[in-house]
Amino acid sequence: MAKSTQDSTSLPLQETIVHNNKAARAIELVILSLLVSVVVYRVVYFKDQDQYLPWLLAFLCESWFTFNWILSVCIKWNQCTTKTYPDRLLKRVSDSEFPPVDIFVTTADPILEPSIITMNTVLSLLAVDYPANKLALYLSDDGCSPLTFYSLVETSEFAKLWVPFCKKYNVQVRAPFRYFNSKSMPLEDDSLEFQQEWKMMKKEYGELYKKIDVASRRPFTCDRDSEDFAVFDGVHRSDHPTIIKVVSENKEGIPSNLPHVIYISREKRPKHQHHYKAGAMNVLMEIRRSPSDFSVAAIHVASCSYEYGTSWGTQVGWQYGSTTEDVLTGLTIHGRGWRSAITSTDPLAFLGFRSIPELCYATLPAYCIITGSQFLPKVNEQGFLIFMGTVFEVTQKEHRSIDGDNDNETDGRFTFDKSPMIVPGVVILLDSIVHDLEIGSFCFVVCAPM
Ligand SMILES: O=c1ccn([C@@H]2O[C@H](COP(=O)(O)OP(=O)(O)O[C@H]3O[C@H](CO)[C@@H](O)[C@H](O)[C@H]3O)[C@@H](O)[C@H]2O)c(=O)[nH]1
Repeated sequence: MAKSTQDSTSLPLQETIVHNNKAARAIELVILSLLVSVVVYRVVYFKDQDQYLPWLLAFLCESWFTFNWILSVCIKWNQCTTKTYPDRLLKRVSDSEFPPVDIFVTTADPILEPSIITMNTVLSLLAVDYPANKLALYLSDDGCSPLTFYSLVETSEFAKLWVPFCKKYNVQVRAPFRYFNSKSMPLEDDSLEFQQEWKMMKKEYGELYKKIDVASRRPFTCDRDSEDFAVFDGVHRSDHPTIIKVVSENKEGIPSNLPHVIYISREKRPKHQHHYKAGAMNVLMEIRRSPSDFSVAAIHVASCSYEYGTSWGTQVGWQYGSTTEDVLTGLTIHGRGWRSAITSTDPLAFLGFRSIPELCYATLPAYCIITGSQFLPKVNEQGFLIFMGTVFEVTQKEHRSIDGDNDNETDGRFTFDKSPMIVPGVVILLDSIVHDLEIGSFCFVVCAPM
C-alpha cells in the first residue's frame, strides 16, 4: 500500500517525447538551400536582363517563399509531444484542491457560426471531467443575438440531462452531434439501463436541435412579456448596451451539478472601437475577476469606455491591432519568455498566409509570354538545375469533416479541392508547361486556390 502511494506521488504528471526528425530536417535544409540558391541567382543575374520587371517580381516572390520556409523550418525543428497522466494527478489531490477554471466561448454571428455548433461546443465544455462547482462557462456574443441567448437557455436545460449522463458513463466524445453519429450506437452487451438512457438522450438532443433549428429559420421575435428577452428588443448588433444574463448558477456549489453558465454581450457603439475577438476576450478576462456584486461590476467592465487609458490590449491581455489577434498575442507571450509545450497539433495547425506572392509567381509565365520576356533560365543556362529541384505548392489543406468520417491519413495534406477557383490556376499551370516546353526550360509550378 505504502509502495503504491509512493509510486503515485513520484511518477511524473507529464512526459515530453522528443521526436527523432533528423531525416525530415535534412530534407528541409536541402529545400532551404535550393531556395536560397534561387534568390542568389536572381541577384547575380539581375544586370543581364533585358526586362527587369518579371525578374524583380520573381525575386520578391522567391524571397518571400524563402522567408516563409525559414519560419516553417524553425517551427518544425524541435518536434515533441507532451503526454499527460491525469489519473496520477487524481491520486494526489482531492476535488477540493482543484483550482477554479473559467471557460470562454466566443461567437459573433449565429448565421455564420450556426448556433447548434456553438451550443455543441458549450455542451462538450460543460461536461468536462472536472468538479462542476469549480467551473464557470462564459459565452461572449458579439452579435447580440436573441437567438444565441435563446439557444443557450435551451442548451443549459438539456445540459441538466447531458452532463450527468456523460459523467455516469464516462463519455469521452461530449459534443452530442458527434456522439450520436451512426458509429456510436449502443452495443448489444451494453446494460439495458445504458441503452434506455442513450435512446432518451438522443431523443432529447433531437428536440433541442429542432427548437434551435426552427428558431434559426425565421426572424427571431423577442417575447415582450418575458423579461429575459425584452432587453434584446430593438437592439442593433453594433449599437447596444451591455447585456449580461446568468443562465444557470450552481449556488449550492455541488460538484455534480451544472457549472455556472453566463451570457455576455458587451456594449457596442458605432463611435467606439471594439477590437473584435481580442476585445471580447479582454472583457471576459476582466469580468471573471469582478468582485462579488457580479452584475453591477460586470456591466461596468463590459462598457465601451472601460479600458480607455488602461494597458488592456497593449501590455495586458489579448493584443489589439491585428486581424489575427491570437497569433499576435501568442507571439507577445512567447516574446516574454513563455514557451509552448505542445508542438504537434492534430489536425495540423495553419502555418501562415502566402497566397498573394504565390499567385503573382504563377502568373509570371503568362506575363512573360505576352511581353516576350523571361524569368526562368533556359536548359543550357547555369541556373536551370536549381529550378529543376524547386517545387512550389499553393493548395488548400485537407481537414476533417464535421462527422469525423474522413480518413485521418489525409488530414493536413495539400490537395486539390472541388472549388472552381482551381480553373485559373490550372490554366496558368498548363500555359506555363506549354511555354516552358517551347523555350526549352521547365519548372514545376503547382497552383490552386488557398
Ligand atoms: O467581433 C468579433 C469577431 C470574432 N469573434 C470570434 O472570434 C473567433 C474568430 O473569428 P474571426 O475573427 O471571424 O476569424 P476566423 O477567420 O473565423 O478564424 C480564424 O482566425 C482567427 C483570428 O486569428 C482565429 O481566432 C481563429 O481561431 C481562426 O479559425 C470566432 O469565434 C468569432 O465568433 C468575436 O468574438 N468577436
